[in-house]
This record gives sequence, C-alpha cells and structure tokens, in this order.
Amino acid sequence: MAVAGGIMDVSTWFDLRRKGVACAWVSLEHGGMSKLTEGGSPSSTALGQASSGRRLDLPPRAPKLLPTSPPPQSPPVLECKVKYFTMKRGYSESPATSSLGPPQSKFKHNPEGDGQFLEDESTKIFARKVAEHYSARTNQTLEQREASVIIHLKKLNNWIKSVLIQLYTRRGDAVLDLACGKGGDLIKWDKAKVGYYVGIDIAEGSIEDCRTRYNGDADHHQRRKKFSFPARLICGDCYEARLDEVLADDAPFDICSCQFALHYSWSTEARARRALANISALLRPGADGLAFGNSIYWIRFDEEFSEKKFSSSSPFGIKYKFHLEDAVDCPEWIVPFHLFKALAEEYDLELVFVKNSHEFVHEYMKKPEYIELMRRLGALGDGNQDPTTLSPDEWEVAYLYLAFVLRKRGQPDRTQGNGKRDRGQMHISKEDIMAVGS
Ligand SMILES: C[S@@+](CC[C@H](N)C(=O)[O-])C[C@H]1O[C@@H](n2cnc3c(N)ncnc32)[C@H](O)[C@@H]1O
Repeated sequence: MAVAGGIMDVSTWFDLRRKGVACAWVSLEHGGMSKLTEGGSPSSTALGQASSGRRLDLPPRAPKLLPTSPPPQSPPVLECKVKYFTMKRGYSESPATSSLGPPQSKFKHNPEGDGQFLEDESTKIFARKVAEHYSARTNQTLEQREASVIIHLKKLNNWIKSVLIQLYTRRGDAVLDLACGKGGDLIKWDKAKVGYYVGIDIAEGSIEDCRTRYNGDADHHQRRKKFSFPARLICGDCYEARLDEVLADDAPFDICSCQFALHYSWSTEARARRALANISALLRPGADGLAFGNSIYWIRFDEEFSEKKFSSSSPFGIKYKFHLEDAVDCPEWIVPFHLFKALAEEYDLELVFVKNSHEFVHEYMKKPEYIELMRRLGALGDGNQDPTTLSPDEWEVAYLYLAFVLRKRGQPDRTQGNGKRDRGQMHISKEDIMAVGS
C-alpha cells in the first residue's frame, strides 16, 4: 500500500504506463492496525463529472484518526551537513532485529544467487551504477525543466507526491526521506510544517545538491526563505546499511517516505528485506494506544494486543470491541483476509471480487446506472434538492468494510432443478419458524 501511488501491480509489471514507483510509509501504516486506520476518499471530481452532469458531492478526505503526537525533539541544526557512512555487508553479518523478525526467506532462491543473503559483487556494482547515474544528473534551470519532453509527467509525479505528503503528514512530524535525491520534496515537507527531516541517498552528487538546496545556496534567483525545520543528510545505500544503527539517536520517525526509489531495493531479497527492516525499525508505531475512532465509532483492542502484532499462526480470536453509534456495541474479530481467502478455498469457494468500500465507491460511481441508484438511495444526497451527504466521520467508517464475492468451484449439476416454489410459504407465521441447534 501501502498508500496511494504504491508499488507496481505485479499483474501489470510490464505495463510501462505504470513504471513509476511512488510509495510512502507513514506511521499510520505501522503496527498491524493499518487496514483499520487508513483514510482517503473518492474524488468529488469524478463524481461531479458523472453522466447526468449533476453534481454529487462527497466529503473531503477523512480526518486523521489518531491523536496527534507531540512534536519530536529536534536537534538544533539548521545548517545542513552531510554524513557519509561506509556500507556494511548484508544479513549474514548483521541480522535484522526489527519487528519483521529474523530475515528468513520465504522465497525460492535464484539458483545462480548465493542463497545466503550475501550481497554479491554485481549487486554492489549495479547500486554504484545507479548512484553514478543520479550523481551525474546536473541541476536544471527552470527554463531547461520547462523544455523537457516529460515536463507534464514530472509535474504529475510532483502532484502525486504533494498530495501524499499533505494527506499523511502532521505538523511537527519527524520525516525520514529514503532516496531523497536532490531534495525535490524539501519544499513539500516545509509546507507540511514538519519538525525534523533526515534525507538519505546513495548518490553523492544528489545529496550535495540537496544540501545546497536546503541551505538556500541553490536559489540565487528566487531567494526563498530558509526552511523552517532542522535537517540531517546522509549519503549511503539505504537498502544495505543498518539504518536502525546509523539513526539510533534520531528515531523514531513519524513518516518514512520513499519516492520513486523503492524498486532499487528489489535487486535481491536481502536488499528488499533490509529496506523493510530499516523502515520498520525506525517508524513510530501508528497507534498511540489500543483504541482509535472518531465521533461516531471507536475500536478498542485488549492489552493482549499491546504489541500491535497479530501472529499469522493464530489468526482467529483477534478480538476488539467495536462501537458504532446507533448500530453496534459488541465484541468483533479481525478477519485477516488473505487467510480467510485461503480457508474458503479449502471449501471450494474462490474469491472472485474484493473491494474496500472506498474503492467500491470509486469504481461503481463511474457507472451511470449505479450513480442513479446512489442518488435514489440518498447516501450522498440526491445531487439536486437534498444537499446532505456522508460526513467525513461516516466516510471513515465505510473504510472499515470490504465487499467480496466467493464462487463455488466446479460444474453445476444440470439434473437438479431450481424450482423450490412448493417448499416455502407466501405468509410466514411464528410457528413456521424452525429452530435448529441448542
Ligand atoms: C527517481 S530518483 C527520486 C529522488 C527523490 N525521491 C524524488 O522523488 O525526487 C531515485 C533516487 O533513488 C536514489 N537511490 C537509488 N538507489 C538507492 C539506494 N540503494 N540507497 C539510497 N538511494 C538510492 C537515487 O540516487 C536517486 O536519487
């Protein structure tokens, strides 16, 4: 996910239109309750352009669920220096101790690989090549940038990053920007009023550009005001180094951002695991307590889940208390959906459709017949006389639910008819109700 603008979907791996990889991890995603806490809402534009031409409105994004954490203690450094560190070898020498547990592979090893999570030389050479490539890219003037054949793509990517940052950043957040490049997102972080920033990149040239940009030396013409947050810059391979050690004094971070660069970790399993182990070790858990909610609902876990980890080996009985105003107030249980899917398959029930309610709205509010149905059912008002619509808090609750469809495997038995009309009744009396079980 984690979050919109995520990693390429494997099914469209070769679809060059989606080659860009943008991703961000935020503290909300950390700690096992992520699916319950994520926000986001459909764009009202898409709805507004629905075929009837009449506008249906939805609330803007759901607000943050969790209490704002106090701004982190920031080191008093406003002039940015770069710290270079030497790269250590992979897991065989320094096993990860993050919440991901020991870095054991679940995947088949490439027979040509070493299978021991040792970084082989070619991996290092490729990482270096990437570093050299980015280091060699010189800063462009505004005119050069505007003349680029991909200027609109660049602007689109920038917009996606800006939206992500605005959606998930809270004032005072401590940010870790993995593969920060030339600091192209510094202004975005400044606008989000972050409290502390650490940028790390493998390309020395880029990190140097980032340093001058941060110090304000790059903007001779624009004379931009100084950034309002203190920062540290680090030059190194963030998919190889033990960042939990390097940044032990800076952690935890509220946000870990990795924009258009996560794919560089995927050259080997060891590097991909190092990336995630670093992120996991440095992020502050997303929920401060064991409860969260808004004005119309709350969810509270018992102390037994204080670690905020749900073991895949005991996926049943993950209980929480659910309160939904005017509807529910009782214990419920988390359904780890991938395990539910696997279990259903054991009973020849295959999953053919699954969508979170937010996705569901996005998808089916593009279809005129369902827009009309929505108008009639009135969840979003009627787009005409009735201006009432879901509140942001209601929209947030909608996110807690998945719609899914299972299909029974196998061929239908054509000899069995469907006619059951003689079985039921057209009026059911109390006595007609059959009791089963105890
Ligand atoms: C497409 S640029 C994105 C830069 C920046 N995140 C942005 O959105 O403007 C990719 C960046 O990833 C960095 N990178 C690639 N591999 C890396 C690694 N192993 N460790 C740290 N940075 C890396 C490159 O040096 C480059 O700056």
